[in-house]
Amino acid sequence: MGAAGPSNDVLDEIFNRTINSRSIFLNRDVLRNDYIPDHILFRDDQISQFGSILAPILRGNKPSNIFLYGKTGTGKTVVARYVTKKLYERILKLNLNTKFLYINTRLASTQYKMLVELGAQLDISLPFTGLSLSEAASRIFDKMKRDGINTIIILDEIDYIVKNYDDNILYEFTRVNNELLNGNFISIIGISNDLKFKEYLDPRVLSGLSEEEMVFPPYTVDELEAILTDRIKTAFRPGVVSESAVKLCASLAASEHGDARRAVDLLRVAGELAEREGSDVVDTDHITKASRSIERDRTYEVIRSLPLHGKLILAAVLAAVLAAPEDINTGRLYSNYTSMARSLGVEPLTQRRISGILSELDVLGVVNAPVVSNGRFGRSKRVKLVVPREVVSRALQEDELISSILK
Ligand SMILES: Nc1ncnc2c1ncn2[C@@H]1O[C@H](COP(=O)(O)OP(=O)(O)OP(=O)(O)O)[C@@H](O)[C@H]1O
Repeated sequence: MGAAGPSNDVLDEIFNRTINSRSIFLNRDVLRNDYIPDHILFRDDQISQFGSILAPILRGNKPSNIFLYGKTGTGKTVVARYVTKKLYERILKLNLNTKFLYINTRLASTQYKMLVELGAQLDISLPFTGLSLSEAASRIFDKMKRDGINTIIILDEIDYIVKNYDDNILYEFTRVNNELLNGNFISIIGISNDLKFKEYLDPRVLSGLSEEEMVFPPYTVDELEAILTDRIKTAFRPGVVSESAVKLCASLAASEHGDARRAVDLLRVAGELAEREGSDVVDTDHITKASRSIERDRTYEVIRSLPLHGKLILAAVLAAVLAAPEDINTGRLYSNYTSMARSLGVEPLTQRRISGILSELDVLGVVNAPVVSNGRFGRSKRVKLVVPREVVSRALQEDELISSILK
């Protein structure tokens, strides 16, 4: 029973410390990603432009469909939610039969699940399987017609559904007209952090969807600092977060592009680390540790969600790094990959496709694969793993098939 004693003591100590110490947080929830702050800073122009485009709703008229573009963490979702929340308060006062529906298409994951979720927000339950997409969409339209509802559908991360499937469902929504809806309307607000997303759309869908477009620029370091300082006032007890921690947090979040999501996430994770350590301040050390931990989690998730051949290529990179860390050329990689694929009974992709996947892994920040000239031998890529090996290996181990070939 010796082992039970100390572990009980440790637990008692942790619990007592939590009970007896004051939390450094005033309200941790304001650091969650879905929190809508009272002040949205530096976005007055976008808020008024978006508000003006949607305002016709208050007279019962259909507003234009809109696309909101901008890199991650530039405030697209928070502005969309803030304006639609304010608008909805007016809609309720005016007793209008207008609804806002919100779907994150990546989280919904398939076009059909997207419709099921939309249906649920309109109080109709669609079966989980068995209907064609157009049948499911018409049940939604019928419900709107029957109840005389106007809807504004916000499709967040809209690029996900289009890149992974097609734009049929968007076509259904843009095609639906007055007559079909008995004079009611559907407007679409699409949100995307991929500026090239439009290239994936069929021109008929594109012209219907992007009647208006708004671009959200990245924040500057100073803007991120102001956003953080404002959020800290409600999130933490006074004096907990040091000024240098705020500065570091803002500059790390601005290192790729001014990303407020990264800034707020860093602050939340740093606060949690500080609290767990029993520290009553959040300092630069906590921000640095938080940054490492978030980066690891991000890499892990990116690798875990790669398709099979992406994982296989990464497994081949890993094997090559272990054999000769300094010299991974595409030739070596391709032969590693081919033998791994064959050992799993999977048909290997062509070298050209592999090269494309390596470029994608480069964009994702997992490998560095610049094209280098080999003189008369032509061009090839020299590949480097730019994330910790152990994170790659851990993420690949999660895939049952891949783990069977990892040593
Ligand atoms: N101008 C701002 N003022 C205050 N907080 C902001 C501002 N812009 C963004 N934030 C905060 O940053 C986080 C990310 O913002 P948001 O979700 O709107 O980004 P996004 O552009 O939609 O990013 P993604 O494309 O990744 O979904 C949220 O916590 C949000 O509250």
